[in-house]
Amino acid sequence: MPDTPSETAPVILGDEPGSFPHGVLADRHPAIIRQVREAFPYDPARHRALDALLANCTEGVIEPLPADAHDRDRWAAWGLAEYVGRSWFDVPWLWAESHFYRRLLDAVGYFAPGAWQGIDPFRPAKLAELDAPETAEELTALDGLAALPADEQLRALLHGSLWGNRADLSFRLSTAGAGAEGAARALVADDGDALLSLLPPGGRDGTAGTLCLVADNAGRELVPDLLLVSHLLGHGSIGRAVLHVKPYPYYVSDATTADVLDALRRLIAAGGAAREYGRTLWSALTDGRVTVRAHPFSGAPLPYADMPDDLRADFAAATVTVLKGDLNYRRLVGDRWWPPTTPFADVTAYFPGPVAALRTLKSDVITGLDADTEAALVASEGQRWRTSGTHALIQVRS
Ligand SMILES: O=P(O)(O)OC[C@H]1O[C@](O)(CO)[C@@H](O)[C@@H]1O
Repeated sequence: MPDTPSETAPVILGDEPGSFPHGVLADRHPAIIRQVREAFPYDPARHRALDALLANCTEGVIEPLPADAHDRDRWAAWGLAEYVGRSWFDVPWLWAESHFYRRLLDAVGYFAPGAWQGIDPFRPAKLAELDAPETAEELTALDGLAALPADEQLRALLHGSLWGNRADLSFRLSTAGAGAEGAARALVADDGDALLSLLPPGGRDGTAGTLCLVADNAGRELVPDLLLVSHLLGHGSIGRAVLHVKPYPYYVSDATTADVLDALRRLIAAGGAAREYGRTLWSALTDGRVTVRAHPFSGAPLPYADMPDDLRADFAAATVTVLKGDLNYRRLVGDRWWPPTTPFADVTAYFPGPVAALRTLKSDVITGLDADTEAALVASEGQRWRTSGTHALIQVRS
C-alpha cells in the first residue's frame, strides 16, 4: 500500500503492561480458556492441551505448527515463520490474537478427525444469547416498527445493527458493568446519511445493487444484521447480498455459517414481523439472492489491505461493503496507532469500492475524527472512550 499513511503509524503490539492490548493477552485470553473449559465436558487430553496453551500464550513463545497441520501453508503465508520463537506480547497484537483462536480450536480438537471435530466451543454462549429474554423483546419490538415510514424503519434497523456490535461475548468477559454507561453512548462520527444514500429504495438509477456485509458477532449482533439485509432486499434497495462470515469459530462470538442458520431459525420461530423478515431471507438464500461466504481470509491475522484477489473482486463488485464491528475496523484501517484525525478516506483508499464501517469502539484504533470531537472525548474521558464500548461510529468512503 504505497504512499498511504499506514506506513507512518506504528503497529499496535501487546507489550506494554497496563495497556489495553496487553490486558487482552495477559488476562482476557486466560479468561477465554477458562470459559472454554466449562463449555463442554472435555476429556483429560483436551484439558491438558488447554493447560499447555495457557502456559504458552502467557509465558512462552510462538511455536511452529506441526508438519501435518491442515493449515500450515496458510499460516506460513500469513507470517508465522517471522514470529516463531517470539513472545506473544512482542508481535503485532492483531496477529497474536488471531493466532490464539487458531491454537485454542486445536486444543479442543476442532480441526482433527474425531468426536470433537467441528464442535464450536463458543456455541453454548451464542445460543444462550439467542434464547435470552432481551432477544425476545427486541424481536417483539419489530411488530411496532412496521407502523413507521420505511425510511425511519431503515434508520432504526441500521442503528440496531450498529449497537448490536456491543453484544460481543469476549468483550463482556472483562467489562462487566459497562452496561451502566449506556447513557454515555454517542456516535463519534456519523456518515449514516451517506451510507443510506448509496442504498435508496428501488436501487440507484433503477438498478438494485449488491451489498457485501462483513459480519462480526453472532447472536444479538447478527440478528439485527440479518434484519437490515432483509429490509433492504424487501424494499428493493439491494437486489443481492453477500454475507461474509468466519470459516471457523473466532474471537469468541464471531459468526460462522452455523450461527447464521441459528439466527435465521430464531427469527422464524419468533413469529410476527420477525418471522416475515426471516422468511424474506430464507427465500433469498434459497434462490441465490443472498449468499453466505466463509472465505479463509476472514480468519486471517492481517489487515484487509493484504486481501487476496478473489476477495478483492467480491468487494469490487458490491454497491457498498459494510464491515461490522471492532475487529473488522482494525483490519480495514490497519491495526495502528493512528492520529485520530487521520482521514478515514485515506486509510481506506486501497479498498476496492465504496466501504462503510459500523462499529462500537472497543480497541485503541481510531481514524476519521474531527479535532473538536477528539478534544471533547479526551477532555471528558481521557483515553477510555477508545475501548469502553460506549461510543460508536458510522464511517463511509464512497
Ligand atoms: O466483536 P468486535 O466488535 O469485533 O470486537 C472484538 C474486539 O475484542 C477484542 O478481541 C478485545 O478487545 C479486540 O481485539 C477486538 O477488536
